[in-house]
Amino acid sequence: LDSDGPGTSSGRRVKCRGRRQSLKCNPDAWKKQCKELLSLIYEREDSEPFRQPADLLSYPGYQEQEGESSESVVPERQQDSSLSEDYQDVIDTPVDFSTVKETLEAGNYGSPLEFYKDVRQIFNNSKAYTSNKKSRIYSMMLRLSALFESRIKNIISEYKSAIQSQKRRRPRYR
Ligand SMILES: COc1ccc(NC(=O)N2CCN(C(=O)c3ccco3)CC2)c(F)c1
Repeated sequence: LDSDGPGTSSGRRVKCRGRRQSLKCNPDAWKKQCKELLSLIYEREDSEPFRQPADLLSYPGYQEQEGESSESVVPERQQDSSLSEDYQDVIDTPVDFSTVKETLEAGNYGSPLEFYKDVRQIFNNSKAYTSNKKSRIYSMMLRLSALFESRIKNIISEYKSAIQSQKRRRPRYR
C-alpha cells in the first residue's frame, strides 16, 4: 500500500456533476461509511479480542501463553488485571476498536486515512505480538484485516475523488 492508503484513484477523473449531496461528490460521506464498516467489524466474532484494550489476564489460556502451570496464582502485582509487562514491552502503541469508535464518533478523524492508520495499528500490533502465526487470535485478526481492506479501499478512493473534484470546481462567485 502506498503511503496515502489503498485504492488511490490516480488519473481516473470522476465527473462530479451531481449535487454535493450525492455520495460520489460529498467529501464527508466517508464518516458514515466508516461508521458502517466499524459496525460490520463489531458484528464479527473475530473482532471480540480487539474490542477492548488487550488484557492478557482475561485472555483465554493466558497461563499457557506464559508457560505457567494453570493452577499458579496470579502474582499480586497483576491482580488489577493490568497487562503483563510482556504485552506493554512488545507493543508501543496499543489501540483497540473501542478507541477507534470513540475517535470516529467524536469527529476526531480528519479523513478516512487517519481512521485507516489506527485500524491498521490494531492489526500490526497483533502481528507484532503473536509468537505463533497459527495462534487463534492471530488467525482472527487475519480474517478481520481481509474484510477491512476489502471495504476501506473504496471509501478512501471515493473520498479522494470527491476532494479532487472539489479542488477542480471553480467557486461560483467571481
Ligand atoms: C476484557 O477482556 C478482554 C479484553 C481484551 C482482550 N484481548 C487480548 O487480551 N488480546 C490478546 C493479545 N492480542 C493479540 O493480538 C494476540 C496475538 C497473538 C495472541 O494474542 C490482542 C488481543 C481479551 F482477550 C479479553
